[in-house]
Amino acid sequence: MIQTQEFLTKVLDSVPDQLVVIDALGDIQFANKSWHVFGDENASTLSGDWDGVNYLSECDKASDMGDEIGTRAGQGIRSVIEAQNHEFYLEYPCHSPDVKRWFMMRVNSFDYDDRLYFVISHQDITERKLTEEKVEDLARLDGLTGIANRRYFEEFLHQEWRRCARLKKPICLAIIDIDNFKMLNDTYGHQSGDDCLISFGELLTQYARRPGDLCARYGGEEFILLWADTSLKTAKRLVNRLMRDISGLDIPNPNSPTATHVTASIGLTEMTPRPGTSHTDIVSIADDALYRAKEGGRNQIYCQTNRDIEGQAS
Ligand SMILES: Nc1nc2c(ncn2[C@@H]2O[C@H](COP(=O)(O)OP(=O)(O)OP(=O)(O)O)[C@@H](O)[C@H]2O)c(=O)[nH]1
Repeated sequence: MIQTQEFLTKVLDSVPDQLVVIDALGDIQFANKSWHVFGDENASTLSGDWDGVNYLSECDKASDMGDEIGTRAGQGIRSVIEAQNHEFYLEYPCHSPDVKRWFMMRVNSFDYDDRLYFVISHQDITERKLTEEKVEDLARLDGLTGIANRRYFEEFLHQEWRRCARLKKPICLAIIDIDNFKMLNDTYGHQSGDDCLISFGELLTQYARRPGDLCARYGGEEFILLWADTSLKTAKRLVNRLMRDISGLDIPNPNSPTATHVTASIGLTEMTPRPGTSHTDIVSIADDALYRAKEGGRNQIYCQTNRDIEGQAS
């Protein structure tokens, strides 16, 4: 069996993972070739001549600059050095402005000559992460329109509801339902119906530009616009503009009893999350408002808040 140092170094240099060995103080004792190549490509402070470099100090420096990965890496390595954990691993993003990349860091220990050493390896897991991202996108997007689906909307609403509860800010929700859509399908066929839904998806995307906004397909010909931390006054302005834009799409629906082009009815509401209220309430109120818009003759906005409902009840 070949076991010369030169042979073993060549073995370690041929491994694509970046490997570095530190002692219990964090001082680097060894780094393989991939380590240097990666460091050089990324202008890392840990690249080049590693002699005299302390890995833990580098993590602490990154942590002091607000790098959360540096904090977690430092804590994880120390937990193995202090024998609180047998091993540690961390998946972390390392994106450049042009390329998305992720790595998995692993820390394991071994003893040699009565001293403990720690192998820190970094493996490129970009391909797996990109596949996971694609799967996540597929699970949260509507297949026809490419906007968020109902499942994702519910997750998003829950998250924004909690955020607005903390901030004591209002959330506005609009449910948009295409009028006499069945007539469009019956007149021009299912493909034209699909094209109309795609146009609605594209239009609604323009109304959800901030991180707390979302447009989603809620069901067949029903869509949602959610605006977190937004007043009813702003939301009213937005839905009024949306009604004009829908009319501007000018999609023919000649047999519709409402108009000769495609129109929509909108139920709009605003709620500020308070104890005793839930994120499902805002959907129920908007849904009720939509029902009233349909009952009122379609092609209109009906706005209703929980204050109106409380007012009616008293
Ligand atoms: N082309 C197409 N049609 C769909 C899709 N999803 C649902 N639909 C159709 O949408 C129609 C909805 O009909 P209704 O619920 O009666 O609503 P409507 O005709 O818009 O009437 P109102 O909403 O009351 O104005 C049904 O005919 C569904 O088959 C879809 O993905 N593509």
